[in-house]
Amino acid sequence: MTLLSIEGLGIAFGGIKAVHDVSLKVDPGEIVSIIGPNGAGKTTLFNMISGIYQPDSGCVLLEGEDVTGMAPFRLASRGMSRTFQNLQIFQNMTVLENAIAGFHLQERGAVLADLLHLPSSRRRARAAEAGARALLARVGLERAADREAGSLSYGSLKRLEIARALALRPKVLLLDEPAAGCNAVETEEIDQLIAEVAASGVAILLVEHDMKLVMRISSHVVVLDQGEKIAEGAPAEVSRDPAVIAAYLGSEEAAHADG
Ligand SMILES: Nc1ncnc2c1ncn2[C@@H]1O[C@H](COP(=O)(O)OP(=O)(O)OP(=O)(O)O)[C@@H](O)[C@H]1O
Repeated sequence: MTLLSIEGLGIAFGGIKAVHDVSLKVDPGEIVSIIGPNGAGKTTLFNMISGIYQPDSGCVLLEGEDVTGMAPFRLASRGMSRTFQNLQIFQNMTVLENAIAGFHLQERGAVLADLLHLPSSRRRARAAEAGARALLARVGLERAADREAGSLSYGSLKRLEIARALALRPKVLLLDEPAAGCNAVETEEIDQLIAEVAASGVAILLVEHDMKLVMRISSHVVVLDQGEKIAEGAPAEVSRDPAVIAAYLGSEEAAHADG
């Protein structure tokens, strides 16, 4: 059974189809990338998959179960976790505290125990700290644990966000532009981290503008243009596809015409 299966997803805003009839699949260990020119519908598709938007048509199946439009925290408890294009890091907290926050996202119902300072709450806090330290080691931030998150480089912040998403022990991880704003060295570190997470058996779906990163790490690439899937396949195959080249050139011409 496919881990994550998207079938015929579509949504319109004010009568304009932002995404139309898009299907794709991701299996454990795979890295599937969604690419396309600006406004192609990548973020909208991501928001439908991760329960932020309710699609007008189609469905999202997680391990064969229909989870279409399910709230993000419910999806998280079923194994779907995501990061955001704009970092969702608490800048004034330490790196460790940020990672610990990831563990608390899965503990709905534990609030009363925490308020009452019950032993179960102290045990949970110790377990969350140990888990958070292990995750920081996994993303190469163990030595930055006590630093304020706001003092980290952009690439480290991106890795911290991935660490926090991993605290939910996802079966599928959605990454929204994981290398946006990173320099070449930071991008390579992110690239390596994503490959390692996939190799551990997590299914990865990502939206990314950095074409070099996409071509290096993807097992499969899905290309959107004006809300529709215009091509998919192995990276080398897709980059040669005339429809893909035309879509990117078309968007460049439009940008020049605007400018
Ligand atoms: N909440 C919304 N309300 C109205 N229109 C929207 C909304 N979200 C997206 N759109 C429109 O849907 C289309 C797809 O936008 P989307 O942001 O998904 O594209 P994208 O491929 O992620 O673009 P980019 O690469 O620039 O981030 C665009 O025409 C956009 O203006």
